[in-house]
Amino acid sequence: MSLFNRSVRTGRASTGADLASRLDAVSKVYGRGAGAVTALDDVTLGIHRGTFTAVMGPSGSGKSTFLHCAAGLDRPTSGEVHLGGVSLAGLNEVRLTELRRSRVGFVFQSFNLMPSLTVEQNIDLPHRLSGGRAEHGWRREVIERLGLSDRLRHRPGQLSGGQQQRVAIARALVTRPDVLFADEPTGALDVRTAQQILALLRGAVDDMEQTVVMVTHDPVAASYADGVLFLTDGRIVDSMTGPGADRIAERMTRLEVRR
Ligand SMILES: Nc1ncnc2c1ncn2[C@@H]1O[C@H](COP(=O)(O)OP(=O)(O)OP(=O)(O)O)[C@@H](O)[C@H]1O
Repeated sequence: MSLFNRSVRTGRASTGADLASRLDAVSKVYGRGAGAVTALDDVTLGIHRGTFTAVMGPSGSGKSTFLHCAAGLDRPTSGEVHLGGVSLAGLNEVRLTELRRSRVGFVFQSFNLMPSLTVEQNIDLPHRLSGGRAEHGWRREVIERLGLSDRLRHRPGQLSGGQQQRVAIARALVTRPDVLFADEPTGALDVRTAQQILALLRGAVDDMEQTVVMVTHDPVAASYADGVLFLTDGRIVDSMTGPGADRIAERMTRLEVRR
């Protein structure tokens, strides 16, 4: 299995503090007996801090399951997940929730903002829930970089889709998470707006030393990443470093055909 220079190393991951996220022999099986589905099948990988990784694969290949297990939203059937050096295996639900709030950022296709709260209140929500406080300079930097300074008193319904997604990214970044997980973050946006959002995610990695893991079906979106992981039937079957959209699309076509 090839290795990414800058981002992802597959195979047995190091225990080093340079890993923002680590999966060791992680499997996830839904259901039992004859109806059981193995959504993730013995996945081992480490994601280095300060990198941007795209996860691709045919429908049903396990991308969302991977994201949910890596982010501590779902527990694997076997294997171990680490986030920022902390093993999730021994945590009870309360501690897991705390860890997710403080160490993980999420961005979804459908933005998932609170409609009754202002932009500012949405961005401050993770800290309100955890009872903590945003670091002032970082919060200001996030808001400025995402171009939200003059939108803070608006409500999500008064914003365009691209603006709403920028609020969601600001909310995800404000806790300075170990990893920002994004599930099809540009799926509901037009091409130009999608490019702006992808450039902002790229900037969060390059300029703010953040770590981004993004599930996408779109080869152009994946080309913004340092590396791409390809999943088929719950297994990582290939990885590429710094590929262009054409190479990614060609690799995806061969994955789809294989099924
Ligand atoms: N809660 C569940 N119960 C049973 N099976 C599930 C559940 N969630 C996912 N699966 C199955 O696990 C497999 C992987 O699903 P997953 O949603 O991770 O794939 P995906 O690559 O994200 O798909 P898509 O691109 O269509 O969103 C599929 O066969 C799916 O039907």
